[in-house]
Amino acid sequence: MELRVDTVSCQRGGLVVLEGVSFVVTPGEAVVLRGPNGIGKTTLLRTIAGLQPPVTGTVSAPEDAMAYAGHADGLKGPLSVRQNLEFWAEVYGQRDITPALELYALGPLADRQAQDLSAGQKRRLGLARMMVTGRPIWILDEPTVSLDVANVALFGEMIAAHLAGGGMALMATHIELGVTATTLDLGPYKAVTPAEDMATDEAFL
Ligand SMILES: Nc1ncnc2c1ncn2[C@@H]1O[C@H](COP(=O)(O)OP(=O)(O)OP(=O)(O)O)[C@@H](O)[C@H]1O
Repeated sequence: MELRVDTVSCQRGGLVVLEGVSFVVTPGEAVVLRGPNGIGKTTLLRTIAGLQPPVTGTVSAPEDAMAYAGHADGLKGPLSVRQNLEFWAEVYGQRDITPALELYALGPLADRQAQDLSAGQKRRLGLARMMVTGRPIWILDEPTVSLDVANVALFGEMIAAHLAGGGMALMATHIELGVTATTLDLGPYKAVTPAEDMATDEAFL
């Protein structure tokens, strides 16, 4: 079981942003993507998660091993916290949402509609969703946005627990999580033709 990214080039808006990215994530390992705004972290994560095809190269992982959490929270506003987690648990064939409720301190909020949560609480629910997928490879794009210091620490603990259980994490984040991680600087993979000056409307559509 591993995630293998082999000479992947990826595009946004029809233009290649990163070229020849290769790395492997093994059980118990976290890899953090680093690079300045706009270099292509989100684009690469979406490509690895299978939301868009690579231009060249391959992404290999066991079937149904990955769970992705992007910028959009993916929550159902009218459903309660509990119902959101139950929904995702059912989608991923899991049953018990109790550990996720407990680990993210969502118990007191369990019956509140997701749309009535604060931004940070929504983010916590979005991360709890990763737990109930039961999937070993977590792909996380800026997972700590809107989290306060205490919840960033909580998130770090949750990632550490996931890794200790043999899970893997691939994340784009600008902040220090307090988790032992391999850092991958995307600077050397920046495509020769920068995308900044050539925006189109088709990105992510
Ligand atoms: N509509 C578009 N058409 C073409 N290129 C675009 C479009 N929208 C964004 N881009 C460019 O695609 C590149 C990759 O963007 P991406 O969001 O993957 O970068 P990022 O490293 O995740 O950025 P950030 O750290 O700001 O979240 C950027 O240079 C961006 O300007």
